[in-house]
Amino acid sequence: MKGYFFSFEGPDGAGKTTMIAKLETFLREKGFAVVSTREPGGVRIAEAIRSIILNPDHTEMDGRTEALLYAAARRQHLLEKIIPAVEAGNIVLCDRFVDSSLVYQGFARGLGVDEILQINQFAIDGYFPSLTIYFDIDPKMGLERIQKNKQREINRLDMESLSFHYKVREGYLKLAKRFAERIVTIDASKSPDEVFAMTAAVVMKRIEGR
Ligand SMILES: Nc1ncnc2c1ncn2[C@@H]1O[C@H](COP(=O)(O)OP(=O)(O)O)[C@@H](O)[C@H]1O
Ligand SMILES: Cc1cn([C@H]2C[C@H](O)[C@@H](COP(=O)(O)OP(=O)(O)O)O2)c(=O)[nH]c1=O
Repeated sequence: MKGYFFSFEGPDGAGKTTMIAKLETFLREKGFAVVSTREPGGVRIAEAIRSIILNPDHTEMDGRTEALLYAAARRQHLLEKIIPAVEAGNIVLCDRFVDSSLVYQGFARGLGVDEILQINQFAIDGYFPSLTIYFDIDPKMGLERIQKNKQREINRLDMESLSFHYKVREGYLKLAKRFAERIVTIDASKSPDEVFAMTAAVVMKRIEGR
């Protein structure tokens, strides 16, 4: 039987990485085969593209170049890792996917959500996740969480101004309305246990209601 493709979205520090790790353990304990992965990256070529995009020295990078690089990394990751894993019956949990480009490049950087959707249609060829969980949080709270965790590297995008991060949130809220049948919003400002309980409930409902 084919598996599932679920993506997780939200501003930096919303808790995506934390919740995916917990969900992976939870689903494995229930006997499911799980593959967790992330964007941009997940496979060799996409990781190489990721290091170009996130390099703090690349200050001259043009917005469209960035959008095309994300789309290129996404295609390689999808073909090499996501689709084979779903075909083999796994539940694929992906940290960011196409919605990140729609929001960060299309909306927050002002390149146009429909323009970014168009280049991504070419990259993914209709292969959307069947469920996307959006972790909604005030971006200031998300950034404060990251600052508390000194282990995590600070990348080029973390250096953006706070107003950029507020645009990111606004973009996600618009997208959640536009793709209401696919995107489920969860209040990520709650405690880790509460956020996880809500996340697990949404995912199990989707799996059981197949
Ligand atoms: N619900 C939560 N409440 C408080 N802190 C959290 C919560 N979820 C995650 N964190 C912490 O916030 C930081 C950022 O979380 P992370 O999962 O890396 O976010 P993201 O992957 O969305 O950037 C980590 O230090 C993590 O332990
Ligand atoms: C996938 C993707 C990510 N991004 C941005 C969002 C993040 O700031 C950064 C990814 O860095 P990452 O270290 O993965 O951040 P996080 O742990 O918060 O997910 O790239 C885009 O701008 N467009 C995209 O299509």
